Parts: sequence; structure tokens; C-alpha cells
Amino acid sequence: MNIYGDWGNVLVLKQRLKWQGYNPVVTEYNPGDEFPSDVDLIVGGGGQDSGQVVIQQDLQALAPTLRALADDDLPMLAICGLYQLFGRFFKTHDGVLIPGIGVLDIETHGGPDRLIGNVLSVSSEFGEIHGYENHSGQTFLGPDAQPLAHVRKGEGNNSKDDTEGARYRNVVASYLHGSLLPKNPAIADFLIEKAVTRRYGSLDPDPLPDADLAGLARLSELARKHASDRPR
Ligand SMILES: NC(=O)CC[C@H](N)C(=O)O
Repeated sequence: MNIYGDWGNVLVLKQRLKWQGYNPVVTEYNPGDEFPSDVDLIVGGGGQDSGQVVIQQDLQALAPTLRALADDDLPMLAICGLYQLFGRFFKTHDGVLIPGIGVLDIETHGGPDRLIGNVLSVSSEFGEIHGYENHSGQTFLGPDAQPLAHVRKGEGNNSKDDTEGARYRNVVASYLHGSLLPKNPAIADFLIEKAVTRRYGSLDPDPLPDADLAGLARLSELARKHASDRPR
């Protein structure tokens, strides 16, 4: 799935890998496709309730593979609608029960109101995380799920606690679109580091000239600043 610019996450991972001297190959996956036998990183976006219903059967068929890969420390990024389906289930506001794949110990209940707006959250791993949320689902973490971050502005997982997203091994899950990674390169670099070290044993980036590095850091800083100045 892909909504509110989530494809930007793929572009960021691709570009940052290229800057580090790697040659990433992106394989798009749609329901019914053959699942690639050899993957280093899985990225999935959000979707409307109807889109989640469309993919559910295929996702269930992939569940054992995805659970095994997550347990084998494959890095994954799951945003919003896919984040919900990485959990136990999403029960929509209309009462439709969409089963999840149980990578994450979470459950999601659709509410009458949508949680919409810019979000600022803080994570001990990644610092400040900026993004945009738009969901009816209220997600609650079970004892085996860790939150990705704690919300300072906005709603996050639900309107009751201040958690946002979830973490499991090298799986990063978040409600935040925008897309997430251009404004939060620390998460992109975490996923890249895990993918590359899992395959090659170590990350050995080509050094970028200082001027390029400074320019790149300035761009993502500008994006973060712009996001943080936006009203909710
Ligand atoms: N932005 C999304 O991916 C929405 C997810 C889900 N359909 C919800 O509304 O909660």
C-alpha cells in the first residue's frame, strides 16, 4: 500500500544507499506476485480501510514468511495501514475485522473520529520524529510491543496514551506519513545499517565529500524545521 506520499520512503532509502556506494534494487510487490526469494529490507505504506481489505488475503498467505524474516532480524518499515496489519487485527469503525499477521503485539480499533494532523514525537533511539497522521484506527500496544516514540504534539497510536508506532527487533512501525524518512534520516540510516550488516557483515560506506555531506544534512534539517513549524 502507498498513501500520503509513503513511496518517498523508498526513494530516500534508495538515494541514501547510492550515496554510500551501494546499488539498491527495488522490487515492487502487489497481491498475487511471487514474493522475492532474497530481500534485504521491506517497506510498506498506509492505505484506506478498503485497501486493507483488498490486500488482507495475500498478506495472510505471506504471514509465516514475514514473521520468520522479522524474527531473523530483517529490517522492515511499516506505515499506518500496514503497521495496523502487522499487529493482531484491525477492527474498522464499520465493524469489519481485518486480521493482522502478528509480527507486532498490537491491536487496532477503528473509532468514530479520524486523528489528523502534524505530529512531533520523541524516541530514545532516533531523537525527534516528525510526520503527519491521518487514521481512524486507535492502536494499543500489548506487553510484548515497545513504542517507537512518545508524542509531544498530535495523537499517535491512539487518543489515550502518548505512544507512537512500535518497535520489534529491526521492525520499525509508525503512523507517520509525509513521507516519514526524508524528515527523519536517522530512521533511514538505521534500516540501511541493519540491511547492509545483515547481508555483508559490516557497513562500509563510500565517504562523501564534506561539502556534499553538509548540503545533505542541511536539506533534511530544513525539512525537519519546516515540519516542526507547522501548526497541528
Ligand atoms: N493512513 C492510513 O493508512 C489509514 C489506515 C486505516 N485505514 C485507518 O484509517 O486507520
